[in-house]
Amino acid sequence: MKLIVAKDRDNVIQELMNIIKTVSDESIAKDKVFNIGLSGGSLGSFLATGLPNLKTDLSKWRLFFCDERVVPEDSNDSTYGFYKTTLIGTTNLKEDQFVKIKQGLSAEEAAKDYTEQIRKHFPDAVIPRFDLLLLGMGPDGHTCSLFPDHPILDENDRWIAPITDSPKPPPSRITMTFEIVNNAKNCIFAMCGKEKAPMVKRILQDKEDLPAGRVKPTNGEVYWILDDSAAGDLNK
Ligand SMILES: O=C1O[C@H](COP(=O)(O)O)[C@@H](O)[C@H](O)[C@H]1O
Repeated sequence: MKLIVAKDRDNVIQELMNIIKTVSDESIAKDKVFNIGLSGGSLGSFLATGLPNLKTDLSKWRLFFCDERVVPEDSNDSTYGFYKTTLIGTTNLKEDQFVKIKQGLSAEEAAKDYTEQIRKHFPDAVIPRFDLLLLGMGPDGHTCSLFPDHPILDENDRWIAPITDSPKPPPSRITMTFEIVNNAKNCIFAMCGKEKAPMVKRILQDKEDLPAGRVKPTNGEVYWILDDSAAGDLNK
């Protein structure tokens, strides 16, 4: 695990962009494509600020969702909807580079359909191996839509699982499971603010078994990028 503590939000974004650029350039040089998974929430605002200035070949990016809310694309709750309005036009990313959930399906159907969409992009994989997953963590320790004490945490038959009782609204979502998350080459948590500090301590210092703490890629790297406030409860 690599821990990076940065002064403030701008510095968190800079550290995040540095790692994204390195992994993107390496992946494109090796595979001619960069497979990245996006989360929603505050991570989205970091990308909206940082990606328009990132110097890498965005035309080679394929963007997936670590989790997505099962809502119309024009809903304020849609993670794709957020990226559509903040990244298309401000960057060279095009709509067809985003692998989106199909509209008009139940969570169960959307999870199955999204699994098949992913399979098409990783045709030979036993489990897809993403170059990079960008993750957030809620104050309860959830990441993706993997919530504490939820049976979905033990899902190991599916790459993508539905959830219809998310404790955080909206209730209906799909999410990558740990099967796929922990097969990634790189995962980055990025977060700011003192409201994250108690959970950061419980996970990174006290090693409590909470969803974000279960992100441990078996053959990859996990980064935690925190601002001073989010790192504030860690022992110096
Ligand atoms: O609901 C969600 O929450 C988490 C954490 O969001 P944050 O705003 O506290 O950073 C996010 O990572 C996830 O993608 C999203 O669906």
